[in-house]
Amino acid sequence: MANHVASKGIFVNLWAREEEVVQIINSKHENTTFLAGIPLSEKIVATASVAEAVSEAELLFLIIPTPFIAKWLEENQTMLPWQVPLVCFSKGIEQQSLRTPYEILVDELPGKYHAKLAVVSGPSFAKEIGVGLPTSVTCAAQDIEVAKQIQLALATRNFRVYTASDVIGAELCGALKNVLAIACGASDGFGFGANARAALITRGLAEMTRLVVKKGGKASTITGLAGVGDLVLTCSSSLSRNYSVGQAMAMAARSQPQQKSKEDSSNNFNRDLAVAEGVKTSLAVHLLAERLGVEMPICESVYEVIHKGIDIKTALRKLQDRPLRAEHDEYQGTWVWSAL
Ligand SMILES: NC(=O)c1ccc[n+]([C@@H]2O[C@H](COP(=O)([O-])OP(=O)(O)OC[C@H]3O[C@@H](n4cnc5c(N)ncnc54)[C@H](O)[C@@H]3O)[C@@H](O)[C@H]2O)c1
Ligand SMILES: O=P(O)(O)OC[C@H](O)CO
Repeated sequence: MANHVASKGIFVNLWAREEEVVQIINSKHENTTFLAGIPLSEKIVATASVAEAVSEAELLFLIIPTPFIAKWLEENQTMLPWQVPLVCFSKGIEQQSLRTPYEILVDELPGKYHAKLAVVSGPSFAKEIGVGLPTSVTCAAQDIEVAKQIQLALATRNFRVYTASDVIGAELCGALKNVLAIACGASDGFGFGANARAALITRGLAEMTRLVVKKGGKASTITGLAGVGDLVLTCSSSLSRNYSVGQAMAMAARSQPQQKSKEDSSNNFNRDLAVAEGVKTSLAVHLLAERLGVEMPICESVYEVIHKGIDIKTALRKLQDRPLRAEHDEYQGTWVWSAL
């Protein structure tokens, strides 16, 4: 995102946690640790000081993994200006509290910050944005004027930004697609085929809809970029860490010979496992769905495999063995996804 914003001629102060990342970005204009191979604009200046990074900022982006947001805010919030929009790009649900990133921001930041909070979600691999490939995202904010301000600031011919007011829907979609991508990767890793993957995506959308609506989000968000857009992307590309984790787990379970060397594969797997948000989010979704009484069998299967040690093939087969029923139920005069 820093590279994208810099491509508009805007100077970007980039805070990075690791001193070596700061140094290599400033000296080689490349983030060799987290985004190797992508040249970064000279308009990006990295710093390890949050105070330095945010001084004179007209727009703040918070893009760190969800499990670290609360702690980061606790340590750094006094340095953040409250008069400028703060846009969060993180996708996940906090494990203990079951809060989305926006809910964490609202809880942890004083009230004066709240009016300017926004989230960006949608199909957006960093590796593709970093090299300027066409991308479209949704920016959701409670105050639509804030969303429009961010839309104007970020939009280019290659980066379309749509506005939305359904923050909770956009965020839940971004979190759930990571869990569903693990299921799709696993299905593909087993060689279950394109039919199975399409079914998982479609019934995954049904699960997303039920949870979003129960949490007060809009069903229409599901048909947008944050919903179907990001779900299709993440469930069908090995550029996704979440999809790759599912795929690698299934391949390991099948003991299929890996295409790359064993060492390469397991290095990649451990790296993806550590950063794939769906791994931790699957536990949060299990707890949230239980608390809200929402049935989410695919997400539940991912939870059972990762956190309960259930055999991956058994979990996928269990989904196939569920009772047969109608695809949609009639609910208050409209057709909605059925519960199973
Ligand atoms: N990578 C993508 O393509 C992409 C696209 C859209 C949204 N996102 C979301 O953005 C967020 C960040 O993803 P990412 O791919 O940049 O990171 P990542 O998942 O690759 O994790 C590495 C990043 O986490 C940071 N980090 C590690 N420990 C930390 C700590 N204790 N406190 C603060 N930061 C810490 C590291 O400095 C590094 O920047 C995630 O929520 C992800 O879902 C990522
Ligand atoms: O690599 P993933 O699975 O974390 O997905 C990255 C982005 O969220 C895709 O929109």
